[in-house]
Amino acid sequence: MTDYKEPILDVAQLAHVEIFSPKPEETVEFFTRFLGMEVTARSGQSVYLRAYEEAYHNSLKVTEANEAGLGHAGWRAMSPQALQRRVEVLKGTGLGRGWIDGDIGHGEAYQFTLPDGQLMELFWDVDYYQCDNDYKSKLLNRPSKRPEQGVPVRRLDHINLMSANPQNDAQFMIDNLGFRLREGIEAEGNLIGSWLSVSNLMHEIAIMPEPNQVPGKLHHLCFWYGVPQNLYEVADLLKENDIFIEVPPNKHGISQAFCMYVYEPGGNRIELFGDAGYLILDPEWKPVIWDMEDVPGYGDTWIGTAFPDSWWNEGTPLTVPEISKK
Ligand SMILES: O=C/C=C/C=C(\O)C(=O)O
Ligand SMILES: [Fe+2]
Repeated sequence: MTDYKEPILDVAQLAHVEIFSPKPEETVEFFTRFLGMEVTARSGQSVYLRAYEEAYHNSLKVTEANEAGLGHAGWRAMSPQALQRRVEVLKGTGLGRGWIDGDIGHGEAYQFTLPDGQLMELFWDVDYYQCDNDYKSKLLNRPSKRPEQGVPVRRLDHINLMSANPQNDAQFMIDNLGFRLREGIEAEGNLIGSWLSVSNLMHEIAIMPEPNQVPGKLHHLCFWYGVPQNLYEVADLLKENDIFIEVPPNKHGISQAFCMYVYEPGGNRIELFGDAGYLILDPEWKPVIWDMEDVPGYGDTWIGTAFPDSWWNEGTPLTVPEISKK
């Protein structure tokens, strides 16, 4: 079968995400005090953080800004050669922004935007986290000890974007970066929701419709526990500390992940995964497509409370229609 269209395996993982916050210190405190993340650097208006099982210097960058939203998403290529191959393709899309020297935690990166405007970058060179011996974990397969505060998340899992043209953005990720569609939501023949991955995870990125066709928004950023019980513990801690819980611990239909959604003090929606649902092992995985009318009560929440309108309608930066809904 020489005409079999082989997958593009040049993108390895979602390595970091930058979020904007109008209350950066409160946002940082949310991630350190409640989610047990560690500040690994501060520079200018930005703070860099990692979760305790992450190998790289940081996975989250919090940057002060007038309003909440996505700064950028950083993807690590599979190899230096893979990086070069993808950059040549990205240059041809007309959405390439060019090379930057890098940032704290990683080397040179090629920046580009999705058709909807969200800023992304692709890189190879990373700095691995280093800590002194008394902070090294006795569990040799993780870089640092389990933190003693909050309910510590173990790693970054995925981002979910809101787009004025979700089908267009999904196609961009598929055609140029080799993402595979794992599940989707269709309405009137349009792919309005997509869950896409380059790994065995069911998604590293999801793209959903922005109800007012406002481009460039973030829906949520997700961190992973791998232990469903941890969601009940962190929900208890967050409730105690007046953090708004939009969706309490709940099992998704799409992804089958055990999840919950909260808003960090800067206004961005944060999802927490008790488990990441099912893995994709079939190299010929056929996308599971839901019709939008079948989603409420099945695709969004399989077991748990109904998703509020805010979940379907609001992302960051907030735009006028959402503020009127508050
Ligand atoms: O119908 C919506 C399902 C959403 C699933 C996720 O955002 C996820 O798996 O993180
Ligand atoms: Fe999600």
